[in-house]
Amino acid sequence: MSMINNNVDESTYADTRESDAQDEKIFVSIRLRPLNERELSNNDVADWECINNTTILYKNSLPERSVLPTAYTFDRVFGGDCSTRQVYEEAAKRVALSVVSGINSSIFAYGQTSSGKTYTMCGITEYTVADIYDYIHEHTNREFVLKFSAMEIYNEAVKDLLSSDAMPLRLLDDPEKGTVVEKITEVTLRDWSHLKELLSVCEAQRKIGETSLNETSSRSHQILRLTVESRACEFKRSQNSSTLAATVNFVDLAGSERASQILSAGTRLKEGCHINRSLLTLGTVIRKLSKGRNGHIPYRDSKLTRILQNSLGGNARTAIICTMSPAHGHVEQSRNTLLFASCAKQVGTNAHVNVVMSEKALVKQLQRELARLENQLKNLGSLSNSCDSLALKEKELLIEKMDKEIRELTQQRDHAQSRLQNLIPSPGEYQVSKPWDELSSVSEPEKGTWLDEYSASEASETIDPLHLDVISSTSHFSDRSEGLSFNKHGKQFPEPSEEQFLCDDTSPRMFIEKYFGPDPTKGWEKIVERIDLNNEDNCKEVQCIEIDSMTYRNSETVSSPGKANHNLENFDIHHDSRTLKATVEEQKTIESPVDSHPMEQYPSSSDSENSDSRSTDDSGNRSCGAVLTTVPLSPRSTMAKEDGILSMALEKDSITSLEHNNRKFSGLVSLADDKHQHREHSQESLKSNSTDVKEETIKVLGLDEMVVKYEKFGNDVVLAAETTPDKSEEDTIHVLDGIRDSQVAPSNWSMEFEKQRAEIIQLWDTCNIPLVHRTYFFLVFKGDPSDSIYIEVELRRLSFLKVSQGTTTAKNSRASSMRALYREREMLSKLILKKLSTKERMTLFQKWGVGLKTKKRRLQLCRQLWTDTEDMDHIKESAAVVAKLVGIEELSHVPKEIVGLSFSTPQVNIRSFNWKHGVPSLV
Ligand SMILES: Nc1ncnc2c1ncn2[C@@H]1O[C@H](COP(=O)(O)OP(=O)(O)OP(=O)(O)O)[C@@H](O)[C@H]1O
Repeated sequence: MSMINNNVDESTYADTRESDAQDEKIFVSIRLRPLNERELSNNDVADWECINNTTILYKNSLPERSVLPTAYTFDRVFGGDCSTRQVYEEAAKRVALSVVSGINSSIFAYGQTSSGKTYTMCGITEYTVADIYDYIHEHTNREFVLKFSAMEIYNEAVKDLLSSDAMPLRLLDDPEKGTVVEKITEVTLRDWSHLKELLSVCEAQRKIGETSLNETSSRSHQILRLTVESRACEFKRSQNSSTLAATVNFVDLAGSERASQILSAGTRLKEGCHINRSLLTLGTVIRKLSKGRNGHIPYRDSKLTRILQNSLGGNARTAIICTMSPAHGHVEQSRNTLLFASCAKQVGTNAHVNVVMSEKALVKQLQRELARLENQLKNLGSLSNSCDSLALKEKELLIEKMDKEIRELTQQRDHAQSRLQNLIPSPGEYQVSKPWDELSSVSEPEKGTWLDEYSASEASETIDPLHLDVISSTSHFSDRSEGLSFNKHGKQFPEPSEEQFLCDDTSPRMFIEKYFGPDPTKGWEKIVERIDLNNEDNCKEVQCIEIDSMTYRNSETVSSPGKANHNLENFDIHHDSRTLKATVEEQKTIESPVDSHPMEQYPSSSDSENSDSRSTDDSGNRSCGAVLTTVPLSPRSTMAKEDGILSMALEKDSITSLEHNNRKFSGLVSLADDKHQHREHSQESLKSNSTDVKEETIKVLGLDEMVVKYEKFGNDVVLAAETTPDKSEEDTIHVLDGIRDSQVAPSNWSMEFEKQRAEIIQLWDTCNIPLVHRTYFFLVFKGDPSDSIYIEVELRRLSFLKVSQGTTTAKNSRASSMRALYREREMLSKLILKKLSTKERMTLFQKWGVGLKTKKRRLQLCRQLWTDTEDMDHIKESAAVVAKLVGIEELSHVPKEIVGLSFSTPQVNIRSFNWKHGVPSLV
């Protein structure tokens, strides 16, 4: 066909490239058609004249028109004698052929009815497609695909011109493509003739009606869409090739018309209304765009502007060819067209090349991205693994360090034990240096007298913590043989392991439990139960025990400390619910009638050689004997026992002191040398004390009462000691002095104590240690140098606990301790209600910043306790609150001497004390 144009060359392609980034405007041209036959027959005249390629001039000089402009300038103006070809070449080609470069473009024909829009657009479309094919033929290095679709917008309904289906098409909004016409037919063009066929179909399908101005007036807006896709042939088989894809729209608008002019009615009138309305929207969009992109652009007011949004100031190159009739009779419509054209030429566009990834290329790119992300993930994983490895390594190092420290401690202990073995009497002499397991099988008669037992050589039984279990039952605590009998019944005392060392009764907590009574954290239910029954302070509970003079089985009351002691073997720092339950169960067992206690099976000691002594003291002395049997064992004593050392009862503290301070040896040596004298004196002293104690009733006192009794009793003893001094007493005092001297704190102990206590507080928090334990410890240990061993034990125990909880296998244990701590806070919150008055509660809430009108105030408060490990004031306040709630407040006021926590005792004869669980128990 002659329409194929050879002017498509590389310059066109280059031009589109160069202008890609330019701020272009809509190319606007005017095509003025010649007067048609109707106009000529009506003797109409041409008012418009193209005076050059860009200017059109209004020729009519009538006065009434003088106020209006007479000359209009555009990108190009075409007179009546210009061919469509020329119009294409000069006003449409550059824009239209942008499509082969991947740039969207649109060619509009705008003008009044019968002005030549269809006439012009038919030519433009054909010329463009022809040039595209020509371009394709000239660019064999690329592979092109042309797709064609066609639609019309008739009465605001979108119709597919390549389909016989009359159903209007829906418009969809695509985030990337903008508005798309759903299900529109898109035909891949085989060749030029194929397009001609399709154009014929479109022409046949388009709504055309006869009007007074145009026998074949287009009654719809027509949009012919040609999509050109191309890619370089060299990458044809490559998955990396990309595709250029763009669309050129050929838009033949319906003509603006005046109903009066075309004498329309009925269908034509309706069509005209839709046409004018949509053109009005188009004009509004153009006008607004010409003034800038500020404000709302009513693209969506009509299907036309919605579909062509990208061509109206969007990313498409646009050319508008405005067609006009020069006839005087259409001057108003012509001026409106010129006004529209004037606005349109102000509208900028933002055309750019569309590079479309092929599916394969897209898949390839996605695969690369996936691989990159996978590598990134692997790197992160390896990094994470290395972090885990580091953490594990740190833990291993810590464990290794702890193991080393434990080994060192063990060695020190063994060393001390070894040295101690050299100091204590031989087995034959004092019957006490047998190994523990041997001792357990020693028959009762071998054990000597009560006084012997009290003496240094026989007191090994009292070092047995399990003996404390025995004496917890008041029915037996007066019988010195019970400890041994207990052993006879096969009670085994396994060698303590390292873990036991860290968790056994050498810990301050266990120690406290021995001497202060049951650990509240081990019997919450019991505490609450007690409070429910009696809202008095538990620690001041006084229970009277009537001792049957004939049998020891009739004692009824088991003191709280005894109960706790009985539970020593079941000590568990985590205090989970299982432990609590077990504790309660055990307490029930202890509270059961003594008849069921295994101790009753043991033979009465009345047939022993010491029976006289005991029978004589059935009243007071028996109790006294029991007290002596249960001389409070300091942790140091217990530690010595753990080593299998049978130590002297009186010097048990001293012996243990040896383990961590060699200076104490001198005192022990002195005492050992005078052991016989000491024993004799002890016997006498004991008898003396027994004489003083005549009552048959033993009272287990509350702490306050204990303090009073202690002071009174202690003073009496001191007085007696001062008035009846003897050598053994002096020796004893000498020993104690030696111990006290050895425990003089270094000048910087106070600072060291503060430092270690802070560390312990931190570890308590880390290890979820029960708050009551913390409170006990915090209140009792205030920095006395003699506390150093407890501080150190606590530190090591917690350090070990921290490490062990840090292992992956300790998750359950960790969770359990957290749950226990949570429950403990809940229990404390209940105690707030029970133990504090309303006023006290309110004051407490205010002090701790708990809103008075908030819910669960008590729990809020308890959840704050012991949480700020850095703030010592907070810790003190927390301890005070917990102490108040669980009734251990007075502990802070109890002299340590009374509870056996310190060697800094008054300078009195220690033999003169009647101990029961660390407190004077006999009145
Ligand atoms: N430049 C021109 N030279 C010669 N004839 C023309 C020219 N422009 C249009 N015509 C003729 O004028 C008549 C109307 O043209 P056309 O149908 O293209 O107008 P239109 O603007 O599309 O009208 P409508 O809006 O009503 O569809 C046709 O017979 C057409 O051949």
